[in-house]
Amino acid sequence: MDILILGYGKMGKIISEIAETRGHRISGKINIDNRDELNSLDPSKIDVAIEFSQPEAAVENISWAMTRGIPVVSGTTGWLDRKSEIEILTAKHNGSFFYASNYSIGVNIFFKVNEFLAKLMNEISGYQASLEEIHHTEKKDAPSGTAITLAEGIIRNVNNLNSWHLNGQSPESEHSLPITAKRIDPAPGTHIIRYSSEIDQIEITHTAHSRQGFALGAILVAEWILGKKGVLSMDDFLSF
Ligand SMILES: NC(=O)C1=CN([C@@H]2O[C@H](COP(=O)(O)OP(=O)(O)OC[C@H]3O[C@@H](n4cnc5c(N)ncnc54)[C@H](OP(=O)(O)O)[C@@H]3O)[C@@H](O)[C@H]2O)C=CC1
Ligand SMILES: O=C(O)C1=N[C@H](C(=O)O)C[C@H](O)C1
Repeated sequence: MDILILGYGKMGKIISEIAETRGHRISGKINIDNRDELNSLDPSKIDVAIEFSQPEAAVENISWAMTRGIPVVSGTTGWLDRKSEIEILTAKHNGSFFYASNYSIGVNIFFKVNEFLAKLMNEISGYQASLEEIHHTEKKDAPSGTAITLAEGIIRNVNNLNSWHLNGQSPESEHSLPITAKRIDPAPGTHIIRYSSEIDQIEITHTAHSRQGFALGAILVAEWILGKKGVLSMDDFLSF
């Protein structure tokens, strides 16, 4: 497979390395300072673009590939207020767009455990839910995309919660889930969900030991997406 890397930073580099060990070729490694190289590429020779860049760059990067008929696997967080633009573009070009806030298989299991626990906690009173995420200090967005997905999973299942807020900001209502975002090097990504009562505390944690899981997950999706159309997610890719 010929893979175009849009965003050759921490993730782009690991993705390129793992992709090559799996026998794929890298058509281009695009960063902000070498975007001109895109003009010299032949889109018909690119099977898939993997996009891990920055919140401000994601829409431009994804659109570049989509308008050239290249399927896109995107992992950039912090831009989803504009996701509908990409959904419209995908339909217009009969393209393929895959998005996940977290490509690690372990985190996707954690998403399911989170929803299961939230359903149980919805049946009892006395517990206050909260979420904490810890990432390296270079991370641009807060809370993490993963924390937002987790918060949405809790809000969908716990009746007395209807929104989330970042600790330190004013909540929309008293029914808002607080999220604490800590920036501590070299944390690749830790997410903790807590339900605290006066009697005890229930806590579940996912800790990424490295970025390998995110990168491998994105490549597995890129291998899977060939020939598929539409706006796709981990629910389409995973069988659990
Ligand atoms: N979904 C998931 O599983 C995961 C998602 N992420 C997300 O992926 C994104 C990237 O993370 P990470 O690799 O750690 O970040 P880095 O900052 O290490 O890398 C981002 C790269 O994108 C480049 N870039 C910036 N603007 C553009 C542009 N216009 N066109 C092309 N490239 C551009 C940057 O270039 P320069 O350095 O020159 O500015 C940089 O090299 C983040 O949003 C992060 O939250 C991260 C891990 C897992
Ligand atoms: O920026 C990161 O590093 C990560 N970003 C993603 C997020 O915002 O959820 C996924 C992972 O936690 C690492």
